[in-house]
Amino acid sequence: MNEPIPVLTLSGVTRRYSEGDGFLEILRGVNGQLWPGQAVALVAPSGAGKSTLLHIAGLLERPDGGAVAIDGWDASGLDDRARTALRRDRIGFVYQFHHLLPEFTALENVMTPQLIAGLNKAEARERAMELLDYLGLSPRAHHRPSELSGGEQQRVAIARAVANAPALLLADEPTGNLDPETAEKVFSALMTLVRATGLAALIATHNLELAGRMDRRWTLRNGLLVELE
Ligand SMILES: Nc1ncnc2c1ncn2[C@@H]1O[C@H](COP(=O)(O)OP(=O)(O)OP(=O)(O)O)[C@@H](O)[C@H]1O
Repeated sequence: MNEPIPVLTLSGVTRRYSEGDGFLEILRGVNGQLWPGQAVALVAPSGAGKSTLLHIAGLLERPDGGAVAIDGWDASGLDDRARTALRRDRIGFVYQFHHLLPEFTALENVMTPQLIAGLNKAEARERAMELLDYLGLSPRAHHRPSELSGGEQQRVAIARAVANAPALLLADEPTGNLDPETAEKVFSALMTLVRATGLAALIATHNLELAGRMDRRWTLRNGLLVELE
């Protein structure tokens, strides 16, 4: 049998920001691996570097040192264009705020990444409807974001993030803006997708109860990644 390949490999990742005359060392050599079908919580105090790590893992930002590999592809040596292609094909993002296009319906929002990736309209529509249906949103498919509840908006954003069947889903406080009941619905939707698709998800959250229900928990301590028991 072939050895499984990690969806995300972080090797000695460092990142620092200039501050006054010196530097703020945020990541000092982060190592970690994420496997298909796993949901991993990233739990750390404010300012510890969670968003920085997600940006680097998502190839939105380059580390100062170390390497990031997606599905076994080392992104370090790639130029910006190749990094963008790798990101578009294999990574989905969910943020605290949904960032849906306000003029588009839920369905059109979910179709957009697939149309950009070159799918024809009928295929994109079919896949988008399937996803919306899966997340319990088919009755809301033709509504614009302003006509949806916060939880529905966020579930549409999740459907959009996985529309191109990425290997890796990165979520930065996806339930941070929601009341507990709605947060529960959105979290369940996320976990259902991870379980059903074999997607790997790295989810930054301050919610320890939700973190406890994921497969693994990572924290950042003094710029290093620590796996919690
Ligand atoms: N572009 C930047 N320039 C300078 N400093 C930055 C920059 N981005 C982040 N920082 C600093 O790096 C540190 C880590 O920021 P980051 O946003 O990664 O933390 P976080 O763990 O996601 O925090 P929160 O939970 O509050 O979102 C913070 O002290 C922040 O001020």
